[in-house]
Amino acid sequence: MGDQATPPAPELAAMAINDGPCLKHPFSDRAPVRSIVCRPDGGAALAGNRVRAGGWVKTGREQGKGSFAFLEVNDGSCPANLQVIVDAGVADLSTLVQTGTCVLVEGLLKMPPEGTKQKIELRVDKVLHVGPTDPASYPIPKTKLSLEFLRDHIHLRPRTNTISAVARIRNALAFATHSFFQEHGFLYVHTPIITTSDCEGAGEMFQATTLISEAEKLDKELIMNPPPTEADIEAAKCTVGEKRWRKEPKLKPGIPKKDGKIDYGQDFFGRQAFLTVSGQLQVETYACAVSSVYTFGPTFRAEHSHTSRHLAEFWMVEPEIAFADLQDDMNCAEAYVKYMCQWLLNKCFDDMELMAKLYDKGCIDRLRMVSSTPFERITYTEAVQLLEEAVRGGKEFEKNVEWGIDLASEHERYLTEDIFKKPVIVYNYPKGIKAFYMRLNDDSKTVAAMDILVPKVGELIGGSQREERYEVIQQRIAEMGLPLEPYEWYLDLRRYGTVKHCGFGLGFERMILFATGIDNIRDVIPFPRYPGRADL
Ligand SMILES: NC(=O)C[C@H](N)C(=O)O
Repeated sequence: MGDQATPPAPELAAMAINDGPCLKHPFSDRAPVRSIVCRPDGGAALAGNRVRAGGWVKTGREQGKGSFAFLEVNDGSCPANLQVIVDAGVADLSTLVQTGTCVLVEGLLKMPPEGTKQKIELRVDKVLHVGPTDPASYPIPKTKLSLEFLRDHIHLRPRTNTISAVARIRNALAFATHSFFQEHGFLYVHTPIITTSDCEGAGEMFQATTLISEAEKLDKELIMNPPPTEADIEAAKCTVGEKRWRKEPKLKPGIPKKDGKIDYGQDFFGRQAFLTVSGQLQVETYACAVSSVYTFGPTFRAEHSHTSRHLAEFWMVEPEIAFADLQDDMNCAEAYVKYMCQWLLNKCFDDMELMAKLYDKGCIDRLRMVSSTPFERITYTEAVQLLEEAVRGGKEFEKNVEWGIDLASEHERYLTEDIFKKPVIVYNYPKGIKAFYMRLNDDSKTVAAMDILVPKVGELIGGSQREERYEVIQQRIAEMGLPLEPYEWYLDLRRYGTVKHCGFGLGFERMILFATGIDNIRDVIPFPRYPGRADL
């Protein structure tokens, strides 16, 4: 055995004996063991073991005049590749060495001679599977490819170092999210994807429509046109029609639109339904019953935004806390962001090093800074004053700064990157630019809202104390020109057993942008959806 300083992973520990059985997948006799080199010792402690390894060839070459092949194989468990050596007698080396080839092999793990810089390598004596790749047409060669180019190969891009590292970072942040809220006693609630409520009241919702067949359309047309009376049939003498009219209607009547045609989108649910823009309103129903809750799922916005910070489908983490106010909301949000940063430093350091090398030298220092430095807290009014001062000092912004504006990304970044150089929580925004559910402050001009702005990204979190006073919220809905009827159930939470409560939403992809330093949000979600694009 090699260096014993680092113990093998638990699933391997029981089997890590010289000449012992082959190390394989914990649940399959056929599948390979993962994470061989993903250890602080680079897998040295596993030397001397037989293992079954598998993955996709990153680079390969024939050496020693074709007597053996040297492959770097990656299985996605970490950025490091396993070095694999296959002798000519074991397999046809020419297919093995092509980038993109899938291999499943078995052999002995060996440490290179002491004093050399080489890493542990696998000496293969059995090749169990080869999934060949035609190098002439394979679109992901070993040269560095731009993230933009990779967006045109969404199905193959997880094979690259960057996208697989982002997938691991994303996975880690999702785990950290559940860990944080579960540790603090929050209940995970699954809010609906299809909804009839517009949470933000901004009308940026995708309609949930149904696809119906021609036959169903025919049925619906018949349903909408009432069956004829005996007299009608006599008058029309229409035998074809008679036959059709006798069909049993299968579906409930659709709701006719004003022009008399059926809106098939409304028909399935009996009313207009949409893809959710936020799970907040629904999760509030649980907060107002079981106190501390969170939801974490996909949300959708039909905005025609072509920026590097917007997606039509993105994931949001939305906690909601009963009996708590805006200060508590800020405390929770700050603790959560810090927790995620620390989690990445502890669990994803090798992936973060890759990000630092490829995209943003400062990303690791940023995580350290955020996890250990208190966030700045300023009111919206103070933020505007600071920006106005900057303008007086010669700073130019595209959007004019004055009290009442919605802060643009350039303002948000200026506050965090130039003035405070750390995350900033801006709170108490003008009511005119915020949603109806935010609690009106005593000045009647501002609401108890807060945004967390971070360097690189701008707004990472948006949250508020919710308006718990029945009369006030009713008035706010009316003031904003929203219909009352769809929010009646929401008003019930205030009619019956109302309670002070607050919550926020964290844009999950923005957190990944912030952590990795990657510039475009389309590169941190596996299947990006944005105007003009929905591949796969
Ligand atoms: N849960 C939240 O407070 C997030 C908020 N509804 C938003 O979409 O911005």
